[in-house]
Amino acid sequence: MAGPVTPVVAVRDLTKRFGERTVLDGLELEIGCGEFVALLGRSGSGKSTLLRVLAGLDTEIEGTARVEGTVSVAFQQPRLLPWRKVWRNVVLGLRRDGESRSRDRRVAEQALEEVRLSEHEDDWPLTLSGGEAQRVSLARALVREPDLLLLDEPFGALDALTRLAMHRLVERLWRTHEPAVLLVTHDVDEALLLADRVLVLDEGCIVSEHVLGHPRPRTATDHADVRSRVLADLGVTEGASA
Ligand SMILES: Nc1ncnc2c1ncn2[C@@H]1O[C@H](COP(=O)(O)OP(=O)(O)OP(=O)(O)O)[C@@H](O)[C@H]1O
Repeated sequence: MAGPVTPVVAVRDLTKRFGERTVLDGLELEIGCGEFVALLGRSGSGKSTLLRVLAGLDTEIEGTARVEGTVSVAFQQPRLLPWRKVWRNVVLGLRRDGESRSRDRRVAEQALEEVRLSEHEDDWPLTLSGGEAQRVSLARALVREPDLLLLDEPFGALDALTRLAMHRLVERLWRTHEPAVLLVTHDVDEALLLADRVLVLDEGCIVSEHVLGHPRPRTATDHADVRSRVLADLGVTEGASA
């Protein structure tokens, strides 16, 4: 009989303060292997702070934030190094003990093929469009074969059409690589389209959870009831934009 499955993320009673200000306040969170979770919350509610803690970038916390395995992060800005060609940006975070340049190159080629950017391998980052640069950032996150992929508003700066294409790409990459994903977004429809579970963060805690499950793919009008409830949790009157 299979034993209990260890969650990829186990956060218990997590409190994060900046001076007098308590941003996360006894937060509890669990994310299972391969689960796709979206995190919504008002500006300043602590979403990025939580991601930074999970990424190990901020360790001054109370409580525990345990992550099993490898973590990769993709931010709203792709953060590519302009003096490295695209393919060398992709392999930037890889451990290099004994790895040859030709092997790095092969790994980068495969990842760039997955994000449909093969023809840009030898380009400089500054020659890429915003969507292309973001795809390089995703390729860079994936070559680490993460157990947990943290996405901090990765599509926020993109135009609507590119964003739609990125949704399809992320869903495909998620199915292929099966990492657990925690996606921070301001876009309720994006959350409903992609996630298995949508969480709302407010006052330093997860105040609501909406389980969407399957099937996928979804359309914007699926889960209209959940959409209304999430908007209400965010304090947004329907009809106004989220
Ligand atoms: N290094 C820091 N020092 C002091 N305060 C900070 C620091 N980082 C974040 N904060 C504060 O913590 C709060 C939460 O910030 P955070 O960036 O996590 O919010 P967010 O939910 O991601 O917001 P947004 O949706 O606008 O990106 C904010 O009030 C912010 O000013």
